Amino acid sequence: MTAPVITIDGPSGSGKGTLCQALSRELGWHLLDSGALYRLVGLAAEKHGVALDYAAGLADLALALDVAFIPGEAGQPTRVLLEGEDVGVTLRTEHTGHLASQVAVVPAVRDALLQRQRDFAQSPGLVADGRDMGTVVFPEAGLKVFLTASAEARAERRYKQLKDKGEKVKIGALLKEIEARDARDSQREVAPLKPADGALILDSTDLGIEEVYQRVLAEARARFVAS
Ligand SMILES: Nc1ncnc2c1ncn2[C@@H]1O[C@H](COP(=O)(O)OP(=O)(O)OP(=O)(O)O)[C@@H](O)[C@H]1O
Ligand SMILES: Nc1ccn([C@H]2C[C@H](O)[C@@H](COP(=O)(O)O)O2)c(=O)n1
Repeated sequence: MTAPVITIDGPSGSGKGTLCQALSRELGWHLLDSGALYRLVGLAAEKHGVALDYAAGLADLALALDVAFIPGEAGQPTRVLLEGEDVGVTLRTEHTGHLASQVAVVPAVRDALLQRQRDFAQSPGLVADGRDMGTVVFPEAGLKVFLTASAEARAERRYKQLKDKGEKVKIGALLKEIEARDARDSQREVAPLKPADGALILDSTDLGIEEVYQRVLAEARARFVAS
């Protein structure tokens, strides 16, 4: 691994994506949204009618995943194309998150995505967002963070986020889904969600976005920016 890497792992809704975007923008580093890759495999499986328990079929899809991330114009989100089709909206739905969490338990899928993820580590540096960035994909990263928050706080954040998008959701159902996803992500046999050795553990239940960002940015500057 030649380029410096910051890994941010943690459960759904802990604020990883928000933090990683802000860090990569500030540092001018590349960004890996590894959850998006698992979401894309889930979407590809649905599109091609591959059963979520057919490991070999899912691994083939993951290896051949035809995806393009096209940076948006100023202030616009990155466009994501799956087999040439813009899937930006579908990618972030709870349904797709549920598909992703199921394909992510398949070891062959994780193996198929490993090198694709490592290839993101390019100069001047990489901020990697996921569940196993510090434990499996980039165990040698110079800064590893495990960002967490209570399931209730995460359900409330997700509720607000989806409501703002005009989606009709019930907070009780979101809490159940988050707890089920936590259980699946942390109890699976391969690359379970857990803090990496040496990770900085941050509980954001009572911390605002800016506070989390400033703490991690200070740690990154201390480790990567020569004094
Ligand atoms: N510290 C915080 N306090 C309050 N709200 C937050 C905090 N961090 C993030 N949020 C909000 O919570 C929501 C979920 O954040 P985000 O998408 O970054 O989480 P995530 O960990 O990347 O989730 P997932 O793994 O499911 O993609 C967003 O609406 C975000 O603005
Ligand atoms: N490194 C990763 C990233 C994601 N996953 C799985 C587990 C999640 O439930 C699902 C969706 O992730 P999100 O986009 O919500 O961050 O993908 C994983 O197993 N390993």
